Amino acid sequence: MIAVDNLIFEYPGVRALDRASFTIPQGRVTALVGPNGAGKTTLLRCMAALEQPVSGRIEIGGIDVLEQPRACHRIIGYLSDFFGLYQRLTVRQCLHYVARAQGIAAADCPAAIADVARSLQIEDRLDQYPGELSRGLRQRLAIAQAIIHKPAVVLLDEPASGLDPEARHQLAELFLQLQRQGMTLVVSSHILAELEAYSSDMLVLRQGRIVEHAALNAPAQHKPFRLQLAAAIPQLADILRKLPGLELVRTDQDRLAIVNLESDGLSQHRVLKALLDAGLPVCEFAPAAVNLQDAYLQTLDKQP
Ligand SMILES: Nc1ncnc2c1ncn2[C@@H]1O[C@H](COP(=O)(O)OP(=O)(O)OP(=O)(O)O)[C@@H](O)[C@H]1O
Repeated sequence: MIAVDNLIFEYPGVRALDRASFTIPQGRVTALVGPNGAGKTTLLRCMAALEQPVSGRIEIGGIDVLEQPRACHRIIGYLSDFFGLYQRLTVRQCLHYVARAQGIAAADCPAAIADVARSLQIEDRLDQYPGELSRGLRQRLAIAQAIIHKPAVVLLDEPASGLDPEARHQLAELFLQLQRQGMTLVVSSHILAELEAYSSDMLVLRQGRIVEHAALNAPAQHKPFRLQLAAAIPQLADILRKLPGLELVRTDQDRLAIVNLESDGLSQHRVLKALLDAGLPVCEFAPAAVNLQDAYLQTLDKQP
């Protein structure tokens, strides 16, 4: 659905994207993460056909974004990190304006507005002005504007900033609902715990380069397990590498290890028995929660 190839973008004196390449299949929700200044906003703006890179290619839904930016705008929805709203229009008028600009027929606008207002839970605000809304409600209006034309791809730059925990939870539910409708989402945020609630993949940018692109919840033939020992065993990693039925992910201080196991109970029993037979003083052996924060921190560990 999205293919980015060798993208280079430069501001005067700053290379913001450095040969970024990746592909995202349809229906995925990709968390775009990275430190401040990594290039996340620049990448999203290039994908939304709002910036012209120095070189490279971007294809979204079969459309060459750089050659056909207007066609691209029809099939994507984009929420900027600093968005503006029309202060003199009511919420309903804001949505109507955007709907018409996106090519929705006038007769179809009331239904489209009702539909998106229900999804964002702003149905009771349609006759208010943006200036009368709280920050969170304005954010929801901006998201409603971005998706009113039911785009195939939605690009969201820090969509949850300023939202309270309940609104964030509702936003996560909305993203999952959009995914179920077949949309492909790319969402940048610094709040990893929030991205985790709905992301299927993680794309890590650092200094303009893609340093990791991983599935977060790949179909689980393998399950990460956490192994804790009552006492440190030197060469724990070497011992684990030699045991059958497990794949070592990492060890910590010769007392803790994360290993991947087959997901069926019998295989897990065999591995536990092998660990005990090898003389390891196992005191904990349980499924490990590998969360987005862990995965992100691991990618930073890997970098020079
Ligand atoms: N208009 C601009 N002019 C010059 N340099 C810019 C401009 N916008 C961004 N940059 C630089 O480009 C690099 C990438 O910035 P970008 O905003 O894309 O990063 P980001 O990952 O979105 O950061 P943050 O997490 O802080 O929002 C940074 O070094 C930034 O200083």
